[in-house]
Amino acid sequence: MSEVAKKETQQPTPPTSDRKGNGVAMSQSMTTMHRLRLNPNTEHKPENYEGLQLEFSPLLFSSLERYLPPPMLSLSRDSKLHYMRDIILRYSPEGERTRAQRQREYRQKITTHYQPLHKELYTMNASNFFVPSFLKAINENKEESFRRIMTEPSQGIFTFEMLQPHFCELLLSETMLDKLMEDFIRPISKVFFSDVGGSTLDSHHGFVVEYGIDRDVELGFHVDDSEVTLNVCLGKEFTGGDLFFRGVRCDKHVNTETHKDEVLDYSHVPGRAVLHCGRHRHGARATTTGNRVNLLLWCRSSVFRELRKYQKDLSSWCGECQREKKERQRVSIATSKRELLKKEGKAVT
Ligand SMILES: O=C(O)CCC(=O)C(=O)O
Ligand SMILES: [Fe+2]
Repeated sequence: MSEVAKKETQQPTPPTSDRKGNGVAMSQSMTTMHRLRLNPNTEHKPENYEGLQLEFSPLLFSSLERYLPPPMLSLSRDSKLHYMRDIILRYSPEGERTRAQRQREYRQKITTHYQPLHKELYTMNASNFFVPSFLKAINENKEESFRRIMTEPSQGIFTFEMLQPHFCELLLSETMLDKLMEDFIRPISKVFFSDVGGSTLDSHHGFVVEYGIDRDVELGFHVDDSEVTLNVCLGKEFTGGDLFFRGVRCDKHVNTETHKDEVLDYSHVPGRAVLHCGRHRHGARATTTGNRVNLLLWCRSSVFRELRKYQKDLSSWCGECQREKKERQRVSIATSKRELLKKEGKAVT
């Protein structure tokens, strides 16, 4: 297998708080009391910052709130927001700040001027779009309900019936994805991908890929720039185009060999979804006849990306890190056993 590429488009706004040393000094007018705590107050329940027009993720504010100095915690949400925004801007590189601002303006322009082709897509009357089994599971919102509709052909790759054929047709001409991620993918990812940020997904990059004789034919081996990827086949008729998966890897191990139990080749079916961790190495084989069209939603978590920067130990979700850990444990148990036997004066086997 050739080297794994990282498919990257625009990066999400990187989280910007700086929590080094004894806390971070704040604006000039603030005294030493106004410093961030070294460790978060885990007892404190942060405010919900969703639904506000913010240039940074609401989850970033909620997570930063736990680092506020104790006297600030009882202030109003607006005061805390103002204070934290100030910190984030102070530590955010100039380029990022401008980009966040530009993105906000661009979004605003689209919301004001865009004329939808199919208005019903935006109201998302779920029963018109999703198959009943999927909707039932979402409404019950329980692990057993999600498990009931899922097939797991290889560890960490979940496939399930998702879209009505009519919805696939509408999506082929127009897409709306915010709601899809927030209301439908996040609850599922919280259950199956919480170790890779699945419970804090807060931004996405959505696009449609099309393969066929006059388009791309195949897609090389890669990992996605996402925490969780939703890949739904929208149509049309085709042969070939199997997806192939070869195990989850962190950056350090992205080019290591594949183990037998990590091999999965999967034939996509219109209306069916595949949900996998972005770091699950994969690619798509050649579509040999017809047209294969897929909706891709790369879901990201700014909180997970922030936390990863401070992570020093192994990644619990990487297949190779897990193997290294197991091997170290095996060696250490064997060594202790040998030493014990030596102490007792027994022969070492
Ligand atoms: O062709 C496919 O279904 C997979 C596409 C994909 O993996 C990607 O665009 O990241
Ligand atoms: Fe991909």
